[in-house]
Amino acid sequence: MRKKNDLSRYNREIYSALDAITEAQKIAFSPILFQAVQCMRNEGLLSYLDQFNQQGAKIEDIYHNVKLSTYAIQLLLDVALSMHIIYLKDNHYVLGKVGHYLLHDEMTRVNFDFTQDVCYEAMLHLQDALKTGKPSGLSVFGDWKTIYPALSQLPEKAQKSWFEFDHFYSDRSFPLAFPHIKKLKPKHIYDLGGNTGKWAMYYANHDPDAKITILDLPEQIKLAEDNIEQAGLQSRISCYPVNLLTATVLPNQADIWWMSQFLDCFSEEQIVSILSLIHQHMHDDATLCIMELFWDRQPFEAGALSLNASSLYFSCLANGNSRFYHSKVFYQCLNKAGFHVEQDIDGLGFGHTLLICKKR
Ligand SMILES: C[S@@+](CC[C@H](N)C(=O)[O-])C[C@H]1O[C@@H](n2cnc3c(N)ncnc32)[C@H](O)[C@@H]1O
Repeated sequence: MRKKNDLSRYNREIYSALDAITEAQKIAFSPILFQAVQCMRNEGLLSYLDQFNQQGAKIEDIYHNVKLSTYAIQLLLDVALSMHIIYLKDNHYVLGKVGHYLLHDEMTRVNFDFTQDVCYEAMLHLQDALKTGKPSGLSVFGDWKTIYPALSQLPEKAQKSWFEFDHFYSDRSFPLAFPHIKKLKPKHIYDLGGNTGKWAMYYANHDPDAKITILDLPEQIKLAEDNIEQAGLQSRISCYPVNLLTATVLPNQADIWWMSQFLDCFSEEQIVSILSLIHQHMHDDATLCIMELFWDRQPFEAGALSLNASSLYFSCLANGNSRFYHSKVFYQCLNKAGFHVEQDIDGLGFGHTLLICKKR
């Protein structure tokens, strides 16, 4: 685990020349290798090897049990050896640690499916997206300006992988953020960008004293309303359809304005504009609570890598101008909009930070 804010790994060369040329080949072939792993997973090759733990399996047994030709199996095994997903011990193929994570680690699975089902084809448009500041890759799904109004209409597989990706990270942090919010004794919470209503329902189920209003795009709010109705929480949770980029007026009943993984959907300029709109409407003694993923606050390198890679999804598919930010960018935006940070709490769930802010 890295020390808090230890970014020293990024301030120096970490590879020998020999390691560097291997790393460069992994990148040169990465889309091909990615699809090969997809085949190993889908065709049951990895799970077959998994049964034998450190013993591994003989090639004849693999031929017999995996429903691919001997040609395809041998080829995938050789690729898996080169990728160090598996290794050979006494002529037995053993699933290695990377193979184990590819098969069993939920974060890896969610990231993998998101890459395959949402991003893969679209990423051919990344260069255009970076040049134009538009989500050019979104054209593979339809004719939208941003992905947000399209979420409820994405093809089934893409929609499932998008929501699993989004929920995987925030769902695990809700229980850890909850006590910090409950301590503030809220009577009414606004959940900006409340999405399918997961936080609102979690909060309502754990604090009988609070009402919650979800503010989200009209296209998105229908999904939340259906979920709230199914959970029988209509008397506690209401919805307010709004485009927070164009709105000039907001309701002002809340004592907590909550945003989870929301501001990363916008450019720095847009973040300042949304925060300023909130500042203008919220009571002077209300509290702004931002739960966000910052790449510089990740305790593990896998976290920082996942966030910086996911940011390319924002460029290419989401809206062309947003990303997972460095925490200092949020501090600057909050300052510009007239807020100061009272509490800065790291390490919630899978790498979230909670910023509890007040009007200056
Ligand atoms: C990444 S999701 C946030 C999910 C949720 N808060 C969580 O923690 O899992 C972003 C949400 O912001 C909403 N959103 C995006 N642009 C918006 C806008 N201009 N106005 C209001 N909501 C917007 C999207 O519809 C989506 O529900």
